[in-house]
Amino acid sequence: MRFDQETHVKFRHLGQPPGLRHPRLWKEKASTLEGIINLMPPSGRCSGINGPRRSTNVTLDIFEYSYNSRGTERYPQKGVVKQVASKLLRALSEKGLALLVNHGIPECKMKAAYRAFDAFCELPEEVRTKYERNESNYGYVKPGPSKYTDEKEARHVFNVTGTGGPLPDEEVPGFKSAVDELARDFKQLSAMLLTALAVGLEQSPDFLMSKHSRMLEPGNESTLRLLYYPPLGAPAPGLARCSAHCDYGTFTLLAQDCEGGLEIQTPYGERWGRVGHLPGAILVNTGDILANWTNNQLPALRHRVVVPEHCGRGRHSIAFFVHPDTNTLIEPLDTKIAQANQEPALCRLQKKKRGVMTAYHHIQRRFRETYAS
Ligand SMILES: O=C(O)CCC(=O)C(=O)O
Ligand SMILES: [Fe+2]
Repeated sequence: MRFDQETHVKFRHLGQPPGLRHPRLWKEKASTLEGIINLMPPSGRCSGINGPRRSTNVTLDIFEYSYNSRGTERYPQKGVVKQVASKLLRALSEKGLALLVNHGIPECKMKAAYRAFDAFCELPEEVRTKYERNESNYGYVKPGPSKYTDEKEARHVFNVTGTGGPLPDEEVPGFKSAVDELARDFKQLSAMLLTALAVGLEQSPDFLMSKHSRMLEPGNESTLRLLYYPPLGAPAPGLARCSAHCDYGTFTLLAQDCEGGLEIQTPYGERWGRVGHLPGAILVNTGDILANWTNNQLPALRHRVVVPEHCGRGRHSIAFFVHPDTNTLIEPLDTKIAQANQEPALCRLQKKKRGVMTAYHHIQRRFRETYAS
């Protein structure tokens, strides 16, 4: 099991030239980020996203979080928030996905978590079973049947939720500190994005933060998820890395290594597009609840991870699922988002019109649909 860094990018750069805090590789590539670029080599070791697939590359909007100048954690500078807000809304309404750089979470923390989870996945099954996912969605899920389709999903998952639970720090020293560091950083970054989203949606700056006041605490379903997809042979019928789905919450932050395989269905079409890899960057994608809040003007992004055609390596990723506090009422806002001028294709589970509900009812229904069989 291993991971390295390579650059496979087709991104559109929005905003100012990157600042000083970018990861090294990002800084090296930054000078070429003008308009649409494609740094994807014609062939290479990480052929999973270069090989001949049905899907094509998607062009993503990159925007800067301006970590250097954001002010304090709770009260980021107004100008920064406004800039992030308009870029984030544009990207999420057009693509359902945005790419964040200069966000302040160092790549070495992701790598420490990838390494810790690698070590956990190498433990004998009976040890891993001690940490199995419980009814509060906390814990380890071994590779097995997909929650979404008839496919078999080849991935290890470890969910860390606000209910708390055991972490395998005895078997894997450093596991807890890797998770704790990331949990704190992802929460902080999410707070900034929630503030920006609220401003972009013409609400008071703390409109969304006040509804997400307990992330990773009891009474809130936000989850930090470590994922490891072991190396596989060629794609086989009925075998997926992660089947197509939309996330349930407000939005998801996703860090990934360079293995590739992540694909998205753009909101206004049925076609699947590949998402490249930009070292150090974090993807932000819309979930069900934000789609609901915005009357589907920020549609939930359908995504999946496919088995690469020629790649014998493993894939690592880390997702931070941001959810509102469970007692939050999810009611569509009146705000009209300028960019959302097309009718987006809806996620299967969003198609039915439903009345007002709380975040708790929403997540319980999604869990029932997901874990029914
Ligand atoms: O591993 C990935 O990149 C995607 C994971 C994912 O979409 C999920 O767990 O909801
Ligand atoms: Fe997902």
